[in-house]
Amino acid sequence: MKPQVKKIILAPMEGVADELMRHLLTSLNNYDFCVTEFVRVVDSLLPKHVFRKICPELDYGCMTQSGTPLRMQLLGQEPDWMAENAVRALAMGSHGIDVNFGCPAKAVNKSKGGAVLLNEPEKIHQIMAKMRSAIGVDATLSAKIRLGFTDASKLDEIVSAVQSAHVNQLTIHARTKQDGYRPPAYWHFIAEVRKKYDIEIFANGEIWNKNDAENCISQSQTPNLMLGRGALALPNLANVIKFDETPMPWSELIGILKRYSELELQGDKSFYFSSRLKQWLRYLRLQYPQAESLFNAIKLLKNKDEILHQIDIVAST
Ligand SMILES: Cc1cc2nc3c(=O)[nH]c(=O)nc-3n(C[C@H](O)[C@H](O)[C@H](O)COP(=O)(O)O)c2cc1C
Repeated sequence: MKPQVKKIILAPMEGVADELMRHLLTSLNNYDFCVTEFVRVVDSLLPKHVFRKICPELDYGCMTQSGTPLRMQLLGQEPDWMAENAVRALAMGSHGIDVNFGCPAKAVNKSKGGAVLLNEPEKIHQIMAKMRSAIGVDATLSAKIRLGFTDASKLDEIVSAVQSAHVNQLTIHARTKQDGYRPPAYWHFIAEVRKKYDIEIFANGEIWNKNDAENCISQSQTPNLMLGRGALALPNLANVIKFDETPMPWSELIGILKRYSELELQGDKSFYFSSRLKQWLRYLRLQYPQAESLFNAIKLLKNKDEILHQIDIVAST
């Protein structure tokens, strides 16, 4: 029998999976929920506008327009400030709180906020336990980790540290910080902790099509997936995996790209130069050769009408 998927979540992707992208992808797919880009917590209780900037949907019940719930993600290393900010995000409407222990960015790790904490499972426990005690037993608390910093030797300890802080869900990006984003993802490591710990686990990393999803589920022994770059490269990937939908043809995608760029360029924010569209096309060209031509056609353009005109030209060819 083929491996069956249960839940699929949209990965947090700083600078890419913003409100507009979340709106678009959740209108095309049946995601169980999305995690926002991270809010960086250092040594203060952040003002509400910081949370709203990352997650404007807070003003609408913290749901995308198509009704998919959003969970805010925090990144930081000070348990007390992480706890206070978690309480604030929940009070503002976030559907649970996610904590990022996988960020490989140098600046973040220098201040001990991201993947470097994977070397210190006890610290991870302190952060999560403090957050749990501040938000109470009923709120959903989740974490996102990599297999480890340089290797997977501490994975068991990390998952134990997370579980003993009464965390509900854990996403494991099946690579170390050292691996960066280099393929492959080592899904089989997830199976080792999945059997041992009673926590809902989501497998993440290198899922680009249905076949990858099935391999990931059977190797990780978890039916729950988080989709990152694959969800950008094939906009209906979650439904391809969940409901055997046909991968979206270019003829349909081009209309969506037009609508996306119109929304992005709304209000004539010319300083964007359609940067988000260009960013998205970098991922789309992994699945669609036509996206490469469109990317090349618009990459130097800075004028809204010229960009839309180029999209029309590509659409008509
Ligand atoms: C552009 C970009 C931004 C990311 N930003 C975040 C982030 O804010 N928080 C986080 O936990 N992970 C972040 N990630 C990691 C992804 O959530 C995911 O774990 C990673 O891309 C692996 O999954 P994939 O192979 O399906 O892309 C980011 C990844 C990318 C490519």
